[in-house]
Amino acid sequence: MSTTKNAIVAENLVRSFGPVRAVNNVSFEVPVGSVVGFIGANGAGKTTTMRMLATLDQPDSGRALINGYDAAVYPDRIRDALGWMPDSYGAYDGVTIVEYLDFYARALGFTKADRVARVKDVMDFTGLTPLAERMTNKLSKGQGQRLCLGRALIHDPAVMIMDEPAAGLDPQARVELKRLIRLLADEGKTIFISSHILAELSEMCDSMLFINNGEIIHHGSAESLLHGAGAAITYRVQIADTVDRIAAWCETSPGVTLVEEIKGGVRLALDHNEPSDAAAVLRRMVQDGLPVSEFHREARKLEDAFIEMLQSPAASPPPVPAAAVTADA
Ligand SMILES: Nc1ncnc2c1ncn2[C@@H]1O[C@H](COP(=O)(O)OP(=O)(O)OP(=O)(O)O)[C@@H](O)[C@H]1O
Repeated sequence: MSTTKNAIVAENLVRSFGPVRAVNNVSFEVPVGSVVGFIGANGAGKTTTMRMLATLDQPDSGRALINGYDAAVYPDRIRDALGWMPDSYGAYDGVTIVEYLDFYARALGFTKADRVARVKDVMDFTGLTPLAERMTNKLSKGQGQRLCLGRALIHDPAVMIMDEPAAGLDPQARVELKRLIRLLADEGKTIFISSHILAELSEMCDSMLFINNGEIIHHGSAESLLHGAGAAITYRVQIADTVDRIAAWCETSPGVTLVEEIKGGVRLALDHNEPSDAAAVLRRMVQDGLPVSEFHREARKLEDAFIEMLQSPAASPPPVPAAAVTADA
């Protein structure tokens, strides 16, 4: 058994489906009480990894541990400790919200007053109490996600694994979901949450894991991604003249690279990024008679940094050794 300072540990997880290596030697740790985001494009391997952590699938090799217990060896212990929120949930004809939650509470072994209390607690927490008698197949996407969250919370698990909970939600429902996740984190729960939208997770996570083609390509804070090696710093220059003029100036100016033309100006990169270097470039522009109306350093966007990282050589797809290919699941 591994140390329990980490609520979730992935150790060299591998999972293939036919020729597709969905998860390729993935290792990471999620400390107890932290909120960790799991970011990757469609098909990157998020759901496959999460399903192995949640005891719903078995790795070809490697181990998934929850609170120190190997998911393949102690699935029952893990299910007691874990709340799993899948990316979609099954609704049933003729079943109300309260009946649905009550069914899951029974399945989890809650009886009588305990069961009523647990169902009431999760309905209150998720704001579903006013909708208690609403049919589960007549819910909006946001209401359905709250029901799915409520279902995952019935046994008050210490660890939550949430697969793209915000997918398809409108902005208001996203804000509400973020608020609920923050409340769960404040209670001390460990939360591992996936998304393919970086901005969605960057505000609420302590750190983020980036997966691409089944491999972890970065683990750190949003800031560490922004300030990673090779981070490109760009300047936005607006000009009270035709864009051609400044574009031509960039082409002939040493230490200045034209990144792209934009409406009314250019984005450019400098070989050196000390404030004095930027000031020298601006001075030269003015001396050369360019009517510069705006010159400022651009904040690097998270999405840009992520895309740059995906395009780096380290993020290229792994080869699949023929011997490691397993049958389709
Ligand atoms: N049961 C399966 N059978 C065959 N291939 C699968 C199976 N499950 C996943 N895959 C493949 O494994 C890869 C990873 O899929 P996975 O669902 O883990 O990605 P994801 O990051 O969760 O994507 P999304 O954001 O679209 O949900 C994909 O290429 C997918 O087609």
